[in-house]
Formats: sequence, structure tokens, C-alpha cells
Amino acid sequence: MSAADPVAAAAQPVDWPQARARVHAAGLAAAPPAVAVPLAEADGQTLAEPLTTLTDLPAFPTSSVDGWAVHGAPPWRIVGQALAGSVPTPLTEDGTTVEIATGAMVPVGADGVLRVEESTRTEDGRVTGALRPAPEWRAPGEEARAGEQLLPAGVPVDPGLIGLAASCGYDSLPVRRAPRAALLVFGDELLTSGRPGAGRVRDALGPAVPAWLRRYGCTVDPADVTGPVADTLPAHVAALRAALDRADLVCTTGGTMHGPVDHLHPALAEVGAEYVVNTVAVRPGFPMMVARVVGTDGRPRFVAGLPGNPQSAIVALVSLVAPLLAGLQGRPLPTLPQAVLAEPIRGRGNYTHLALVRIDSTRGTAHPVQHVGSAMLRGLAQADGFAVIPPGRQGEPGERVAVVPLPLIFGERP
Ligand SMILES: Nc1nc2c(c(=O)[nH]1)N[C@H]1C(S)=C(S)[C@@H](COP(=O)(O)OP(=O)(O)OC[C@H]3O[C@@H](n4cnc5c(N)ncnc54)[C@H](O)[C@@H]3O)O[C@H]1N2
Ligand code: MOO
Repeated sequence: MSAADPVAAAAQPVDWPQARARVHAAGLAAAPPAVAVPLAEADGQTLAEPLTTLTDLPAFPTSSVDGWAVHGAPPWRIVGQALAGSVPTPLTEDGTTVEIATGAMVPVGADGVLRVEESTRTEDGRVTGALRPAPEWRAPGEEARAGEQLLPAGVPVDPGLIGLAASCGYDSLPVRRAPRAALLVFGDELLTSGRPGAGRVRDALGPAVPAWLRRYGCTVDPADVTGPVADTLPAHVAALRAALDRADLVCTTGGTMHGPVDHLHPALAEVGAEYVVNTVAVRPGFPMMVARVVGTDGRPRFVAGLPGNPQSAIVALVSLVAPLLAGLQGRPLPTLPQAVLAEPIRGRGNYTHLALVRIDSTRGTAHPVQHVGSAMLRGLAQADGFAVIPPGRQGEPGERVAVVPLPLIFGERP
């Protein structure tokens, strides 16, 4: 092996927390510039600048009830109407009122708004009743003052944020667009349909990884999922080049080791990739890696090598791909929730152990699941995430540990 041989560089696994921080920083450094997108297209993108309100919220004194805006002492003579959507004539004369609708601007000079159901009419058609002590309108700025920061940069744009942005005057938002990902599946032994047998297994990652990636906020076009790629170096290099032309992130599955038909590392060398992280001190999934490839346009792209064992591939997704994508979207490194272990979990020596668990969200406890071999997916399909058992430790019942969540929607698993 020469010093330039990427296999030689593979030697030292990086600590799991350090690997996460390193790929996140690499993603952040390569985050594309902000673009303005219409509100209706912003869901799932990432806010690139803090959201500050463009006006006071509310922007004008707003009646919160249907009733009467009054000036002076009762009874009040009706002098007009204030409907939502316009600027009402000021109330200047004592003993006058305008009928007002919920959401209408309260006229200048109003002392109060009387609810319609708490008002009566005098014989001569005037309005009377007792005002409640608390005002029945929303004061300008009671929710926020013009220029006030409502949310920081780096938060995901979701329907709640979109509604808030509309309410404070935005037509478009500065966002970092969702990264585009591609997937290359390596492994001649893989079947893409039918039942496994006779030495051949079903490709479990080609259908599943794009779905996981979309849940991390990526765009994955079905045309960008390729596989199985033939187990030759030229086929790997060609597939990698084609995918790098289209995608910000190319995930690969399998071939992360150095077996006779594992061509990932030599293919990375051919395309001029440099490792960000090459092998991580974590079990399962230690051969996971992330490399950067600078395109002819000068823009960096990333390759994430997920190990072929199916559970290990998902460990690599939650361990490295999630922080990398957070960085590429200008989001902070995801903080990990915690849970209390309900049962012991063995340690894995000098490696961090990521152990599949179900979370009981009412009790805040983490429960190990069965069928968790790195080649198995049965445990994963019932789990909410992975409990993190640090190197040199055992997970003891009652101990509070970090949990890396799978990107599931809260409450999605029964
Ligand atoms: N001599 C050693 N061999 C292996 C070691 C080791 O330390 N020394 N580590 C094992 C570990 S750990 C892992 S993880 C795997 C990683 O291997 P690769 O990333 O090179 O993956 P492959 O060899 O291509 O496949 C491994 C395994 O996974 C199955 N596979 C692959 N792709 C898929 C897929 N899309 N869907 C379903 N199953 C898939 C494949 O058939 C193999 O059984 O290396 C170990 N070896
Ligand atoms: O680390 Mo391997 O991923 O144990 O299966």
C-alpha cells in the first residue's frame, strides 16, 4: 500500500461523538447559499435567516368580539359600522357607537367594545350595556413588536412556521433548499424482486434508504436510486461519477470493507474523494464513512458509505448522514434526547454501542428489542431509535442514556 492508498488511511476508527461533529462541520462548511422561496413551497426547507416580524403583531388594534365599539357613557347612538378589512372612521362624539365585527380594526377614540350578547337596545334604538373591565380587543404588538426575532436561523420550516411568517407579512422566506440525494446499491448477490434463497438475498436497502433520507429532509428522485451496481471497479466509478453529477449527497450501501469485490474505497480514490471520516468506533456499523468530492464547478459533494449489513447501514444513517444533512441545511448538530434504561444493555469494549430500543414515552424509559443482529431488520422495524452506550461502559437499568432517534413521526409507531 502506498501512502496515498485510501485503504491505508482507513486504519483508525474515529470516536462516535467526534465523527458526528466532524461530518456536521463539513456539511455546514459546504451548505449552499440561501434562496428565497414562496411560502407555499417552503415546507421542509430550512430557515436561512432569523424570522423577525415585519410589523407589530397584531398590526392594528383588533376587535376580538362581535359587538359595539363605544365612545363616552351609555346609551350610545349608532353612527356606523366597522367591518373587518378596512380603516374605520374615528369615534369623536360622546355617546356614539359603531357596530364592529371580530377582526375589524377598532376605531380611534373607542373606549371599549361591548359584546353583542351583553348589549340591549333602548326604546329609541340606542345601544346600552356594561363594558367588561378587560379590553375586548388585541393591542398592537401584544404578540410581537415589529423587528422582534421570533425564530432563529437553522430551524426547519414547517406548517407552524409558514403560518407565522404569513401572519407577520412574508411572501417568501430565505431558505436553504433540501439537499438532493442519490443512492447506489452495491452487491451482485442482491435480488430486487421475489423471494430470497440459493445464496441470494433481497435488496432491503434500495427501497428503504431513500424513504429514510426523505425523512431527513432530502429530495430523492426515484431515478437517482441505482442498483445493484455490478461488482467491478469500472462500474462503481461510472455509477459514482454519474450520481455525483446530480446529487449533493451520494449514499452507497455495501462494499465498505476490503473484500475481493468491495470496490468502494478504490472507486473513491478514482474520483478524487477525501475522507471526512473513515470508520467509526461504533458497533454495529463501524466501516461507515463519509468523503468529500469537490466538483469541477468547485462545489463540494459528499459520499456516505453505509455498510452492507442492513441494520449497520441504518446505524450509519443515524450516526453520520443525519448530522451531515443537518450541516448541509444550515441546521445545528441534532441534540440527542435521553431516556432511562429499563433493562441492562451490554457494552462493546472500546466501541460505542448503538442498541435498538423502544421508547415508552409516558414513562420516559428505553426498552431493548429482540432480533438486533447487524444483518437483521426485525428489531429495527419495531424500534424508535438506538440507546447510546459509551465505550468502556455497560448500560445499567435505571441509568439515563442518550438516544439517537430514528426519523419517525412522533406517535407513528403504535
Ligand atoms: N474480515 C472481516 N470481514 C468483515 C468484517 C470485519 O471486521 N472483518 N466486518 C463485518 C462488518 S461489521 C460489516 S458491517 C460488513 C460490512 O461489509 P460491506 O459494507 O463491505 O458490505 P458487503 O460485504 O457488501 O455486505 C455485507 C452483508 O450485507 C448484505 N447486504 C449488502 N447489501 C445489502 C442490501 N442492499 N440489502 C440486504 N443485504 C445486503 C450482504 O449480502 C452481506 O451479507 O462486513 C463484515 N465483514
Ligand atoms: O459493524 Mo458490522 O456493521 O457489525 O455489522
